[in-house]
Amino acid sequence: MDEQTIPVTVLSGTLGAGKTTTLNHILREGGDRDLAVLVNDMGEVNVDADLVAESSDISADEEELIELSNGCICCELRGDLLDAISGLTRDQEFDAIVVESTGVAEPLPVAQTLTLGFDQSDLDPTEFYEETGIEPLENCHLDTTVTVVDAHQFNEAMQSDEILDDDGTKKHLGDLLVEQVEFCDILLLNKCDLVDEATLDEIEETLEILQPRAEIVRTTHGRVDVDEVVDTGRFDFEEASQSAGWMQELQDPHESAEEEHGVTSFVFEARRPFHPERFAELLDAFPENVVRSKGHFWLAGREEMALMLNVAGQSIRVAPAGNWIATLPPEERDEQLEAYPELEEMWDEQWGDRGSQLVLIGTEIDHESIREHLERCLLTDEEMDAEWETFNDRFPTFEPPEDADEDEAENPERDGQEEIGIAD
Ligand SMILES: Nc1nc2c(ncn2[C@@H]2O[C@H](COP(=O)(O)OP(=O)(O)OP(=O)(O)O)[C@@H](O)[C@H]2O)c(=O)[nH]1
Repeated sequence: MDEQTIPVTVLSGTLGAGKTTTLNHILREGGDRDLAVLVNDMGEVNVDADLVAESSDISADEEELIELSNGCICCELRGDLLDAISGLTRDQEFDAIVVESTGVAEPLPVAQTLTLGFDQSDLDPTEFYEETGIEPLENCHLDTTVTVVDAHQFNEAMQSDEILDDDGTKKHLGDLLVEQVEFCDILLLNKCDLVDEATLDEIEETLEILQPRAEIVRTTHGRVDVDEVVDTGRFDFEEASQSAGWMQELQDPHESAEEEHGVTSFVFEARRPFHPERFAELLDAFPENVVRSKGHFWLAGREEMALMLNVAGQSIRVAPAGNWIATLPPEERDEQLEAYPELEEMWDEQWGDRGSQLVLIGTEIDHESIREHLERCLLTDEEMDAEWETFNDRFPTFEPPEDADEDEAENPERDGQEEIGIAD
């Protein structure tokens, strides 16, 4: 990354968390920095852009403020986002650019668009440039991703079954909140004036376990030290996309020690498949205090493909997680085994790599009881000898991707992630 290029900060956060308030604070307190801002609103009228223009001396007339409305920069406006930044920086020098996402935007695709557009990613951007028709922008770099969390609404949002609409894509509020927390460099725990100290401590514990890498700063009315969020050099795509607590936990499974407010995590592992009926029943009545669960699992009768469980608050999604290595032709399988010694270690003579590994994160969760419940969903000895195809299976079915590699290169995290709630 060229340090001379313009640093770009992206502000994310659910509706009303305080993004515009924070942006205005940055503009007011930014000192002699020459800042440009880009505001994305979903509605036809760009309310946030008007608010920014009203309460700062920045203006759309002087082209320091770009409004992107009628769409979302994490979906169909990805090309427009880069076009706008390109337009902004063509004739004018800025010290930094701040992008305010909509409340329904996921930070990962926005960051991906920017790192590709700024030619700051290891991914091959050729297809991306062809698709968007834009030229790589060499004068900017993605510098900091900030997620603003509403302390006052946090617990309620995690438990909410509210469904939001992001340009036709339905998202659970809790799910979106978790995605925003899991992908960022710095978390602003905002609206601290509305919440007591003990609740703040508890939320902070949850945030730390969901996102161990990000710095957490408590704010009121978005009043953060501008140096913490602008031109910080914090962003790294690889690190950011690997930093979620559940990923760290899978890479290094351990029982986390209980903190004051009882937020803990653990990993459940099994080498037998889940019974589809019993596992679906368990998900229907999933313990409410599990705020996050993610990982792959083996469902009896699905010997081709691993499935991915994605629980965030009240949202429970199941998606394909790719074919088991055991299904590959012998030559390819051996290549994989050679490349990954840990795979060789866990390889089962009969079932290969099939098995389940799930991370569970929650407040005052009873590890032993949850473990027992999960174990009861595994096939019994008798069921292991039965015809697995006869089990009642109401999990969704998935077609194998035509070219898994290509799909993955395009969007590693959301590969095949349709909104599939089996429990709602
Ligand atoms: N009490 C209190 N109110 C706040 C704080 N931060 C923001 N607000 C208020 O919360 C409301 C929403 O703030 P915004 O900054 O517009 O939130 P946003 O995230 O930009 O909202 P959207 O653009 O709709 O997604 C406004 O009325 C703010 O004045 C805070 O720390 N404490």
